[in-house]
Amino acid sequence: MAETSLSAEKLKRLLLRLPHECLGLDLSGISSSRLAKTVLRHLWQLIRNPNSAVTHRKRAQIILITLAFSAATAGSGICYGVYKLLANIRTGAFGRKPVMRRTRSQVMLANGARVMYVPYDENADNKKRVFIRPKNDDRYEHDKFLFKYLGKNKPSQLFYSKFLSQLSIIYRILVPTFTDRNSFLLAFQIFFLVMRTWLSLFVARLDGQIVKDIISGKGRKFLVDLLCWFLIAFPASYTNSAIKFLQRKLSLNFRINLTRYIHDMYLDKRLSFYKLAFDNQASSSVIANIDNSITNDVTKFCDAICSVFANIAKPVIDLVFFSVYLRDNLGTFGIVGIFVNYFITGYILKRWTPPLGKLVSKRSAAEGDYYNYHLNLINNTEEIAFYHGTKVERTKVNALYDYLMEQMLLVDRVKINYNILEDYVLKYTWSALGYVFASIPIVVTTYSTGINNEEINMREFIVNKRLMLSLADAGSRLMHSIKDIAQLTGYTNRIFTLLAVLHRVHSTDFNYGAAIDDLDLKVDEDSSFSTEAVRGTVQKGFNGIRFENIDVIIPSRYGKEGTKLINKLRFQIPPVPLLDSANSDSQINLSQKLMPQGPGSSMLILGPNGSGKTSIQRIIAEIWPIYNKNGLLSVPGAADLFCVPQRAYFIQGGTFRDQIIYPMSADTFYDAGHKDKELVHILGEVKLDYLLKRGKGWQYLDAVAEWKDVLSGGERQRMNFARIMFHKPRFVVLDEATNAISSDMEDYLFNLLKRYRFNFITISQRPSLIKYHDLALDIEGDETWRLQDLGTDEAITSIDKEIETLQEKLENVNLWEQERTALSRKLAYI
Ligand SMILES: Nc1ncnc2c1ncn2[C@@H]1O[C@H](COP(=O)(O)OP(=O)(O)OP(=O)(O)O)[C@@H](O)[C@H]1O
Repeated sequence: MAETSLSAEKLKRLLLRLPHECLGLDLSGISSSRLAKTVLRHLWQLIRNPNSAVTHRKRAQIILITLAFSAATAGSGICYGVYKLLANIRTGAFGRKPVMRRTRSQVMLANGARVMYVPYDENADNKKRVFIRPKNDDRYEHDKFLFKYLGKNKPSQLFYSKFLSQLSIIYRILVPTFTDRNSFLLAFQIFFLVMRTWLSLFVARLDGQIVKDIISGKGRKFLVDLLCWFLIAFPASYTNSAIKFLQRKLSLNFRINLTRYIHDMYLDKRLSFYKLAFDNQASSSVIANIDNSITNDVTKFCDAICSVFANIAKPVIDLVFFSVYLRDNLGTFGIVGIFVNYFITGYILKRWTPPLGKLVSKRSAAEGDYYNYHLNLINNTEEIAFYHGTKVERTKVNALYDYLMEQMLLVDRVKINYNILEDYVLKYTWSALGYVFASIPIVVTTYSTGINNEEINMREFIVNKRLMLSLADAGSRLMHSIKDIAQLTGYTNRIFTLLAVLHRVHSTDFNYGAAIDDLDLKVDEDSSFSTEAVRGTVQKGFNGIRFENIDVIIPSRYGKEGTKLINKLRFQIPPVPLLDSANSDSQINLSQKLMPQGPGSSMLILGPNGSGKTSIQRIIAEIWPIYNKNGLLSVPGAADLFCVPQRAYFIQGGTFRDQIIYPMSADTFYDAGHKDKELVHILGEVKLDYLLKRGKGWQYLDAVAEWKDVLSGGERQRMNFARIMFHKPRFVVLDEATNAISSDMEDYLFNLLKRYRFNFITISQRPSLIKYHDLALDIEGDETWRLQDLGTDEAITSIDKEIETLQEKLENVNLWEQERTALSRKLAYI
């Protein structure tokens, strides 16, 4: 018992003496309530006072830094805890669960911003709120010129770097404003990087101090310094993980900014995703595999730029700090020696760096090709199976895979030699030189004073060696980043190409890849000079569809000199424009829109394969240009026009409802007050209501499937009619929309269109459809065409002629029947 109280007494005395020996602070007679205040004030004075002992000041700094970090961490933790608590109290998350069930995932705000709720764990109630700002069109108009003119007006060849210019433009997307959160994250990262270097300096000094304590056998001092070591380890480890976290967070934020920027241009009403195929860089691997570019290249670029930043910033800060500190220890000569060594090494390594940028870009392209081919296989499995095309596909896919492997190996192979050189120079030569430089001050002091104080020399050597090694490490990281920069150049180039092409295609004056220099654009009827390749006019909001002298030309680099399919096409639907233009207002009731229009007008476009029938639809949908200057296209507003493509499209992973209302989203469907009842009625109209019986009640509307595979060819085409019935556009263009449908159903569907008084243009190969149309446009090939009014004398005569030929054929029926009986008789003998 007495022994225990004795050791407790000893420990108490040791603890009381510790502040005195460690910090020169006498705590005897200080009451426990004033203890913390006294210690803090003493620490602050030690740092402020230039006359305080160096060891005491260092310890005071370490303790204060540790305390500040711990306080900041604890403070932010407490704040977050209180915030969560208040948020839970406000939303009433305690005790009872909210009864409201969210049926939609996103809400559109009045300013065009979108708020989405994304579930983030298995518990479906935990949703993250994602806020998407409205698209800023002015920004794209402004940025377009940055991409267009890059490199065209180089200020000077000497200082021009394509990589840095590209990066500076992309940087504006990554960090749009000075007050952006990414700026703060960058500032934080730099702060932690400086902090890390500062802490490394402390650790280096402490290291030397501990070794000195051990060699001189000062046990108590050793214990105190060891305590400091453990204390400094807190902020040191916190700093390292903070740097890593910030690097990751920045990379993700950059990716979000860049991806949204790309999506906004790629998927908007200017239909860049379609027009990309006509750009003059469409065959480049970046655009040909744009899916890979948007998903993989963007991710790799963001990771690369963040890691290059950290890999360069870290060693640069280290180099500055360590060299300032080392200058005091090694002298100017030593520091200059170190830096000369760096420059020589840097030069040698730069000369031997393989062209990694190009190789990495090639590897990315090969990855894209391979991935894309697999996608193509998945999308066409049935067709390939019918053709027995497995062998050809396997050969192709293997070839692509082999090429990908070759590219991957090539990158690694060229890295081998470089890595050998890098390791030899950076790991071994530099460490050897480090020992030389670290020993310089000791040798010089011993030589000049003739005294060899081993303890002090040991401490000096340990500190210098540690710093030298850190400096060498910083330098080598800087040199390693030469390789990373080379890779980043490749990714930057790919991302820049992607953005530049997107800007070009997204622009209102996109010329469909016409090479202006090749075109004789200066020659013009009114001799006015113009460099535009696309010079037709489009009039929107017209109460019909009108073609006025339009040359249908396949878009190509030859512009208006390209292959012409139809010459000066002219027609109008309805032939006399509807006077009631007020009805085109999308505000009015949809059923009203269809009512008192007079019968819907219709036109049938006939012609051989490849004559340009679908191309007319492409011009109506404004996805193909009108090249000739006197060509005028008049079309109704987007809400009044519905183009049905040859192959019906079905949205991936959507419900049956999503397919009927396409291109409307389910959210808009409910927002606009639509009801499932309407859809059931429409399905009945197009005779698809039997599909609903596959689920209980109307549950089938919520069924999710690969609808393009589930529905048969005819069903898919009837779904197109359901879409027309749902959207009720005033004008419909149907491209071979009934070729998989039985003739009785075809008859029913065309009568349905007529009953609802739609105005429609049908593209077909089958003259039998004439009976449902008022006009017939016959594309005869060789750029010629003929428009026939099916109610005119000419049309009636042609129909009469058709009847005459049929009657002539009928007269031969008796003869053919006799021939058939004779043949059957012969067959009976055999
Ligand atoms: N993106 C394109 N690039 C190059 N040529 C094209 C492109 N799209 C269509 N063409 C060509 O334009 C011509 C007309 O095509 P279009 O699709 O208009 O024919 P169509 O009359 O509808 O034929 P079909 O009855 O077979 O559907 C075809 O020779 C086709 O090869």
